[in-house]
Amino acid sequence: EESSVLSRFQQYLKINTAQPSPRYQEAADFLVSQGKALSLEFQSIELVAGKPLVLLKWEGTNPNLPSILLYSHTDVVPSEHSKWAHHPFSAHLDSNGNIYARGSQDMKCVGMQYLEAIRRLKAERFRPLRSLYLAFSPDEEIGGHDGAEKFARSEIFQGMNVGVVLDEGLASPEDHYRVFYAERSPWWMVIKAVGSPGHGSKLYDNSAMENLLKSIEIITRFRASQFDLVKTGFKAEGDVVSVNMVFLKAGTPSPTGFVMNLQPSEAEAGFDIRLPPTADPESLERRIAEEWAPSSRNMSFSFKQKARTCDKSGKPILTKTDPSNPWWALLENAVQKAGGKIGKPEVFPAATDSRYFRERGLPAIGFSPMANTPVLLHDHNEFLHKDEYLKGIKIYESIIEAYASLDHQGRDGGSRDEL
Ligand SMILES: CSCC[C@H](NC(C)=O)C(=O)O
Ligand SMILES: [Zn+2]
Ligand SMILES: [Zn+2]
Repeated sequence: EESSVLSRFQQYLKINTAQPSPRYQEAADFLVSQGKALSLEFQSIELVAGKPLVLLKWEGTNPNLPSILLYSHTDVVPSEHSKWAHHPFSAHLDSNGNIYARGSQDMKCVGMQYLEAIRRLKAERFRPLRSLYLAFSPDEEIGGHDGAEKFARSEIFQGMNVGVVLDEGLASPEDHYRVFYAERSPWWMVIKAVGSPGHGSKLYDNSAMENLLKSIEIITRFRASQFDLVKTGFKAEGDVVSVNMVFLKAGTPSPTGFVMNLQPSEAEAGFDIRLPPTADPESLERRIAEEWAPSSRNMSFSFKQKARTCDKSGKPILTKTDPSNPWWALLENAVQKAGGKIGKPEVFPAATDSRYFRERGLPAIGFSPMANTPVLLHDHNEFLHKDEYLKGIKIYESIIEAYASLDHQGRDGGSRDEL
């Protein structure tokens, strides 16, 4: 039994779904075959040609109740094969019990654990009251625009009458699981300085380089002030504004590199900024316009990505963790019942597809049952221990049983009351 459970996980891991050319059809065929083997209803939906989203359904005995969506993405990030101890698509199980593969944590584990939990529940003759859906979606790693974003806005999704979404979380090196009720919004900003060109030997004011450097110094000070709040334990990583410089572009190219005695007339820098849901986006935008890229210093700024932090009525987009959201307590209890521990609710520091469901007013909980595990998503040698994987199946069995049995409406918990 254990070896066939692990071998199904390995089979999924071996499908190379790395961006930028994921083998989506292969993954979809595999997932549909898993759905068929479990007698689930299945569809492969191409909201965008060549990017199938596999939707499986286990109909509840009361299909009028809002359904449960067990969500995962099928794509993975690229990897530098030569820097791994085992090939990232070999799904190698080493003598310590670790399974090495790109996607072993992020997040093929979760997708397969949902299926294995359903296999166990079916074997125990469990009958869900609510309908359960499993969605395996493309393109999360590149923003989810052709995946979750279109799906959450589709008629198909509307017809599913979803009441709650489970999506990915992060591994935890401690013995408790991490659980997420919100996420920071990515703002990818480019600032540009212009200035007079001049001889490399000349000292003068307002060169493009000088203007850009002043901005970088100011941004670096802001970064340090936010990081200090984390270092001193006043705030969690997801509760501060992070800003990291991700590129610098300046200089006059020459066949041998760059012209060394010419001060350029333009210079650019790119920043990955993340705003917690409680941040005031207008005040940050003012700070950018007045301090980070002021036109008075010949600076301008633009955004490559600028996700919303609030809904249309100005409320932060988050899932409630108080008793008004029955799904939250149900998850905590179900995990405990299966022998797991849950940490304090957190804001996910990066972006997940949950934002598209939360934007629609639905509660979405970020949870990947991986305790005692280093956080290796997007890293070399991503792995998951087989016992953590197997334990996670039992955890989902307990959660799915509790969720599918909730007999009242259970529509609360989103950041808005109604869709
Ligand atoms: C803007 S979509 C990019 C999504 C990606 N998610 C993760 C988890 O790395 C990120 O936060 O950068
Ligand atoms: Zn992921
Ligand atoms: Zn990822």
